[in-house]
Amino acid sequence: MKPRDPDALIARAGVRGNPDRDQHFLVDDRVLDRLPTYLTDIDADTSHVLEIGGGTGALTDRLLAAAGDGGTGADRDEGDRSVDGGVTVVERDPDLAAFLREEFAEQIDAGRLTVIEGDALEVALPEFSASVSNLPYGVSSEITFRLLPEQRPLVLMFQREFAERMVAEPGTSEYGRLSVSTQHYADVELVETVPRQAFSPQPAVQSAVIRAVPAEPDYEVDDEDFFFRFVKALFTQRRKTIRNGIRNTAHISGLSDPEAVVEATDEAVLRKRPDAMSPAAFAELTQLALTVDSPDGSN
Ligand SMILES: C[S@@+](CC[C@H](N)C(=O)[O-])C[C@H]1O[C@@H](n2cnc3c(N)ncnc32)[C@H](O)[C@@H]1O
Repeated sequence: MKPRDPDALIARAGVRGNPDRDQHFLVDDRVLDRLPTYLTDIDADTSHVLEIGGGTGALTDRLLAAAGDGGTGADRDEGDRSVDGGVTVVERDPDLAAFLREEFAEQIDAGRLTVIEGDALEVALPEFSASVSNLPYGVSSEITFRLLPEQRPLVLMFQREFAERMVAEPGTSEYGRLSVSTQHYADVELVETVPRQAFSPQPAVQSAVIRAVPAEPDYEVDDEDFFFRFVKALFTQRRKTIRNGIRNTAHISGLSDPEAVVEATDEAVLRKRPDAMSPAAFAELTQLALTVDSPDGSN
């Protein structure tokens, strides 16, 4: 079946995207058509696709075409938000959620689509096998770190600069805390950049699509919370050496005896700056810190 026309959907919804509510609707058919293929290209399980921020449903429509056949949903317990096969879309704007329910009434009745009206940061998310979303940029980071620990393939649209920081390698100016925390959960690649003209209304900056495939890191950390806190702390002192970073940021990392950690660490590591440290090098430093200190987790 021919996909729904994005401009016609916007006209039928009778809305204009409101940038203050992170509403930039995709209107470029080629981009819309490509997004699900970033999942199917890797043979990802598309039986239960989660979309955050449905808008007027142009992407929802493509995801329904790509997602599993689904059951009737009739035997679902009340309050059970799982989908038997199909798409779940979360949309915060009540008018858009109402439009999605009307526009896709047939698919909802067939148990292939569930519309959850609410804030993606607060609602209970259903079980999902993969997510494809053109994220609300104002909360893209928070949403991403809700999705990444679920260990499912993700195809997500971000502001380009943010996407570049997610995939950045050590030794580059984009590499930072966001790169380490993203790559802790997944192998990530930037699969396409998207011009402003692909959206209505146009955002101020370019966008980019990331594909994240869940992967175990090639290192171990015994205390993940401390690992993330330590990395965050050290990157607040991006231009300082690791030696000074450890000393200056105990109020963030929670280290009670930073000097003991400095003493136990190799001189070659202490001389580095955070952007030269691979995720595995941060993990090694974390493990060392945990053996000589008992970081306070209250920060
Ligand atoms: C960038 S638009 C994408 C819309 C549509 N998927 C498309 O590609 O055209 C983001 C959508 O997320 C919705 N939104 C904004 N903040 C949200 C939140 N916290 N939770 C759920 N949806 C949100 C907006 O109303 C908007 O419809």
